Amino acid sequence: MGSPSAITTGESVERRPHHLPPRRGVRVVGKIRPFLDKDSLCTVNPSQVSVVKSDGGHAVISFMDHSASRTESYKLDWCYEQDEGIDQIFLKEINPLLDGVLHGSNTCVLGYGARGSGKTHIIQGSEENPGLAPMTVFELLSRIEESGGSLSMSCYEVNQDHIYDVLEPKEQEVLVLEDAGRRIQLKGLSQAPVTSVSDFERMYFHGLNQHKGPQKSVTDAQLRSHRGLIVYVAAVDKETNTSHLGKINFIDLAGYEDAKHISNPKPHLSETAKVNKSLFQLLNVVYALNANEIHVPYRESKLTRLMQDFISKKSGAVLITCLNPVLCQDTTHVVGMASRSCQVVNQYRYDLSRKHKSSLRQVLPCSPSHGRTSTINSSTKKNENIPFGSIEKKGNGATPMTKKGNGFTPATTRNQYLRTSVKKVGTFQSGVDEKHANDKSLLAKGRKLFGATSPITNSLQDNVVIVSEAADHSSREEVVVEPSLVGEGAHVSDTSKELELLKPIVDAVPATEPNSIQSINQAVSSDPHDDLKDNQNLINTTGESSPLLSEKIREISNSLKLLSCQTLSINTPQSNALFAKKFIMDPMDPKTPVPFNLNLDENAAFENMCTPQDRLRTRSTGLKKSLVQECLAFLNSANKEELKSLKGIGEKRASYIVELRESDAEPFKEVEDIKLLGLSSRQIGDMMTSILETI
Ligand SMILES: Nc1ncnc2c1ncn2[C@@H]1O[C@H](COP(=O)(O)OP(=O)(O)OP(=O)(O)O)[C@@H](O)[C@H]1O
Repeated sequence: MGSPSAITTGESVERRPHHLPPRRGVRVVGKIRPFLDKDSLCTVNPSQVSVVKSDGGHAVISFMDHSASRTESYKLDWCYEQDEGIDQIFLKEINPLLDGVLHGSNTCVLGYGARGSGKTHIIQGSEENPGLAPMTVFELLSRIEESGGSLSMSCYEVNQDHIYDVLEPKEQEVLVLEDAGRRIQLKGLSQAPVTSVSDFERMYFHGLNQHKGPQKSVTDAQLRSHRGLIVYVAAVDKETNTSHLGKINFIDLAGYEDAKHISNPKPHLSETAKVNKSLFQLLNVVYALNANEIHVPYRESKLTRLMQDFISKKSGAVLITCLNPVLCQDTTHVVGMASRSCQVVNQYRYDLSRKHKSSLRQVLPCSPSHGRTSTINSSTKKNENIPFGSIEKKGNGATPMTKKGNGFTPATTRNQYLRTSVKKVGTFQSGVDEKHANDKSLLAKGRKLFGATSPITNSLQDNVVIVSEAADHSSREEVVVEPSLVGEGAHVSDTSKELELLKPIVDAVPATEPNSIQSINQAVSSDPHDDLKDNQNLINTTGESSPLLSEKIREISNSLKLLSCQTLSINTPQSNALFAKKFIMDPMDPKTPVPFNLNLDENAAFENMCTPQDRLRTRSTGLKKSLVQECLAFLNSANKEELKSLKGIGEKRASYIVELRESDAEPFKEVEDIKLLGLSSRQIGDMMTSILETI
């Protein structure tokens, strides 16, 4: 072996054979653990998980809860079933990454799941049944034996946002630093050469098992941390006579466990909360990468900072979501988060050409609400007609989310497409026409309540414009799902979120408010199908839904555009101030903070600097941000009694918050942290409204 002329070091750059499609940031696959004896202790029927795989390369996992006559389905990039072994995962998911690693790429394999779902079994395994990490090392050893090169490894543990070396345990934690080239350096993490399989097994199994053995004791079970193995590969490319340094990181993440149902003793509550928070942060990074977002929140925790070196938009990393074969809340949470992060929706398109009128190729966005979407019934090819996403109620008294009986005409197919483009799981979704009607009705309500130029009204207007544009496209023969309409369309999802949040706020406005608030309240809270009825009337008068509807919407949006051209001000009367106090922006959608309390001079400068819409948007962002900050400050400082006075906070949650503060003086730094309390977005909105009412 001649000495190589150049050395290239690990970059998270994809190097795949040309015949394979480019990989996305992080591939999200599922693995269902085989049924174990301990699962039979579970009261629910074990045969309730089912997987439907499509030729298009994705899988829908459905959990059937017979007792509640309910099915929940989640879509992932792929799923390995109970009878599929680790070797199959290795061949299909890991082996294709190794070429890249040997050519200087960095990548990562993450084992994610609820507690006891088989993460360690898959990532680490045992000497008798090696997991993915040992299999990879064996494969790399044999490859570099042929081509030349060397291997070394590091093991680390991430505990409570501190990283520790496992091979050479020491007091000081490992520091995550960035060098001049903005590459991550792990200061204090030892590296040991790996020259043989036995070398590796000795260090890996015995090193790791000091912390976590196959047979975990009760005490060990309480120690919850993320454990990682980094394999460094220095390989020589004989063709170019260059040497490459690539890395692959295997992380056995700590298991997710719902803090509310925790069986652990109290001292472990905050540990659980921290583990859950770090998992949430990691999943946010995966989501941002797969959604191709500009900002990837690597800096949220030590774990995500460390990961910055290994996962990027083209790293081809794999997140293996380990699933228990029985339905439980933790499993559905985990698979929901994974489904949300995989963003498969952006990969597909709907072909609505005449040739394929009845063929809806793909349904569904991974909804931000844990990846659930509503069921869509259509006659499609085998495996593509997936009753997907869904909380699908069956049996007596159950109300399906989709409306049946109208057939699945091309028009509804088109609408179905539109619905999936703009919808958001929750109150405001039930078909595009209903959506139009809802939007229109909310728009009218918003205008009455807040004035035509309020931020909310503007947002609603934007939404209507989008729907209108989409309706226009639908009249063409082929409609392609544009990222701007789905998933990446922050515009759309923001508005949908606002719509969702608007309803409780409109409901919450007291009847003593001026104008038509009472009638608005009636309109919002009376018959949930009223909006739909309005819309159906609209459709029935012509017999044709889309053209008239889109015209109407365009008309409304044009009038609103005209209105919004006027100079806007949100420093208006008391009643609007009351609204401002009540209005809470989507708590899950943090925006760049802008000082809202501008003095007069600043205000004048600000007025000159951009369009009225920009100013309004910026101001409302500042307002929302400062209201959110008020709420967080309240949660970080209020006493137990004050906390209990909030909507959704009882004795248990209040004690939990107080307890969180013992380990971290300010546990709620951003709205996402409130999720640690186990509240839904809606409940968080309600709770924040009640905080604003008290301050
Ligand atoms: N594919 C599998 N085949 C056979 N047994 C399995 C499989 N996956 C997991 N198990 C068994 O299930 C139990 C729990 O697995 P494991 O320790 O890997 O879970 P975990 O998700 O790492 O748990 P924790 O979150 O507590 O770290 C172990 O006894 C393991 O042997």
